Amino acid sequence: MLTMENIVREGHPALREIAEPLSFPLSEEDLTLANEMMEFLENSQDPEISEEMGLRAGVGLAAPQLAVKKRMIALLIPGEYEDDPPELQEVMVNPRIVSHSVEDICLKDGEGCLSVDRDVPGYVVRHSRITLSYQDVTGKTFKKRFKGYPAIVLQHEIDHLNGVMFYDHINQESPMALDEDVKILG
Ligand SMILES: CC(C)(C)[C@H](NC(=O)Nc1cc(F)cc(F)c1)C(=O)N(CC(=O)NO)CC1CCCC1
Ligand SMILES: [Zn+2]
Repeated sequence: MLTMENIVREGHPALREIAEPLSFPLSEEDLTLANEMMEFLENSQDPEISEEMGLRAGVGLAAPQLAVKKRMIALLIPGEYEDDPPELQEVMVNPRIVSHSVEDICLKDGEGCLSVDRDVPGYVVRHSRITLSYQDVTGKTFKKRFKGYPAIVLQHEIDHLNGVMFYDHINQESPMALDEDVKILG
């Protein structure tokens, strides 16, 4: 069972390295990793468990945040209402953005990170729509399009596989500066 202690924080080298692709069939160890990453996100979004374990409510997690330099990410994006099914619940292996919109997007309140224990204000500009190629834990390949909040979470997690932190995208001179054609997501 993963806890916040398993999540490495900024300064740990794993967060600044390129993660390695996984080959199939996945090892028992990699399958266990996939299950534990998804279980962490589920626990972190459960009011009782997250309270008991002191977890930050997470929507995404990348293997390098567990000091595992492998190209695996887990996503758990809640539906709009309490009893809705999740908008996205997936463990993706070897995810790759194959194409993206010209249009950019950013979250109104900027971004945070499970590996960053401080507020870093500023707009994080990302592609508003992406086409993603990835494999599931069985090795089956998918190609899907994502837009809006799921696209933002996916880009944040894929950045972790390439040693990129959200604040690398913030304009240091003027963190709140935005080109007029960037869509702001409430
Ligand atoms: C850093 C943290 C604030 C914990 C952030 N959670 C989040 O944005 N809130 C949230 C939103 C929901 F819709 C439902 C819910 F349960 C929690 C998060 O998990 N991440 C993931 C991360 O750090 N991955 O490495 C940061 C987000 C910033 C933009 C995309 C992901
Ligand atoms: Zn993060």
